[in-house]
Amino acid sequence: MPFLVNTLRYGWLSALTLGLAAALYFQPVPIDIAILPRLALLLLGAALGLGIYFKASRLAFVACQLLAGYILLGQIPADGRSWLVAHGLALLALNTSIVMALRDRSVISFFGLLLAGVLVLEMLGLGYLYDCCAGIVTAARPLAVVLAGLPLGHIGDWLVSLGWADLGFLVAAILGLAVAAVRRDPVNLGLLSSVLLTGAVYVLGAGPRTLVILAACAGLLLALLALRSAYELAFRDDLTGIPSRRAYSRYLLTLGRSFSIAVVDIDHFKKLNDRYGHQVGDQALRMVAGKIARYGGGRAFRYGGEEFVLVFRGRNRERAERALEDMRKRIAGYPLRIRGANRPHNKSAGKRLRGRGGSQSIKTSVSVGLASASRDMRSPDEVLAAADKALYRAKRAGRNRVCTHK
Ligand SMILES: Nc1nc2c(ncn2[C@@H]2O[C@H](COP(=O)(O)OP(=O)(O)OP(=O)(O)O)[C@@H](O)[C@H]2O)c(=O)[nH]1
Repeated sequence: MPFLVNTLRYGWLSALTLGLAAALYFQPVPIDIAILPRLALLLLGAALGLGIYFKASRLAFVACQLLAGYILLGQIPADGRSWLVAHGLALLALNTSIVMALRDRSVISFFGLLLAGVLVLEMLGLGYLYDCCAGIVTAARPLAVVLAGLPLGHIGDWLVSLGWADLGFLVAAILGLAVAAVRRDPVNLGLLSSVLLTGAVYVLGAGPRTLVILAACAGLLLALLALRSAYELAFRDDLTGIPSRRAYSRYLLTLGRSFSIAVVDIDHFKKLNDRYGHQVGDQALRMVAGKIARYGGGRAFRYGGEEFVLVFRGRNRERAERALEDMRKRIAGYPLRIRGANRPHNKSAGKRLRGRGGSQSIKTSVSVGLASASRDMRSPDEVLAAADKALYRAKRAGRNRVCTHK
C-alpha cells in the first residue's frame, strides 16, 4: 500500500506527460500541433531556467541537452538526419540515466561547467563520427564480439543484432530503472519517463513530428518537475519528509467548521539527544514522523522541533482518538536501531554501544493532546491551544499517553 501511494504521489506528473505524448501521437481526436515547435522551445527554455534558479541541476542538465539537440537537429537537412537522430537520441537517453544517479547542486559551478563541457564534446564527437565513419559505426555489431560462442539461443541472436544506438537505449533503460528503484524521488521518476519517451520516439521512428512531440512533452515534464521541486522545498520538512508548518498554515485555510487537532510531542527528547547525540535524535524524529503520518489517522505536519500536529476533518472524534491511541502504541513498541558507536555524545553510552558491536535498539514514546472545534472554540488557533493544554496534562500524568480536551 505505501508503495502504491508513493508511486501515485511521485508518478502522476510522469503519467500525465506520457499520456499527453500518446494523445498527441495517436490523436484519437484531431489536434492541431502547428504550435508545438515553438511551444517545445518555450517549455524547454522554461525548464532550463527553473532548473538553474532552483538549483535542480539534474533537471537543468537534461533540459539543456534536449534544447541543444532540438535546435541542432533543426539545422540538419532532413535527408541526412536519421543516423544522427538515432544516435543522438540514444546518447540523450544514456546521459539522462547517468544524471539520475548524480546529486543536485548549483548549476553555475565547476560541476555545471564540467557537465556542459561533456555535452559539447559528445556533440562534437557525434558530428565527427557522422562525417567520417557513420557507415562503419552503423555496421559494427558491438555485442557480436563479446557474445560470440555463448549459448544464449534466440536472445543471443537478438543481442548480437543490436547496433550502437539500440545498445545505448538498452543500457540507458536498465540504468535508469535501477537508479529510479534505488533513489525513488519525483525528479528521478520524471527523468526515467523522459528516457522512456525518448526510447518510444526511437522505436516509432524519429521523424519531425515525433521529435517535436518529444521535445514539447519532455519540456513540459521537466518544467513541472522543477516547479514541484520548488513546492517541496517550500512545503515539506527536509528532515522528516512530511509537510512542514507552512503547509499546515495553508491546510487550515481549507478547513470547514468541524475539525480536530492533535499535538504530538516526543517524550524526554532532550535526554535522548544528550545521551546519544543529535544524529540519533534526528533518526528518532524521522521514525516518529513516519509513524504519525502512517497511523495518526489525520493529515500530519511537523510543527517545529520535536512537535507534530495532526488535523482531522469532520466530527468523528472517537475515530481520531482510536487512531491516535494505535499510533502511540506503535511508536512506544518500536525498537529504533541506532547505528555506529561513534555517535553518542555521552561517553558511558558510547562504551555500552561498543560493547554490543556498535549497534543497539532504543525505545521512545510520544504524548498527545487532542481538541475539537466547538461552538465556543471555532478558530484553528483556539483548538490548537486547547490541544496544547491537553498535551501538557498528558506530560504531567506521566507521558506516553493521549489526553483529550473536554
Ligand atoms: N536531533 C534534533 N533535536 C531537535 C530538533 N529540533 C529540536 N530538537 C531538540 O528537542 C529538544 C526539546 O526538548 P524539550 O522541549 O526540553 O522537551 P523534552 O526533552 O522532549 O521533554 P518533554 O517534552 O518534557 O518530555 C531540545 O533538546 C532540542 O534541541 C531536531 O531537528 N533534531
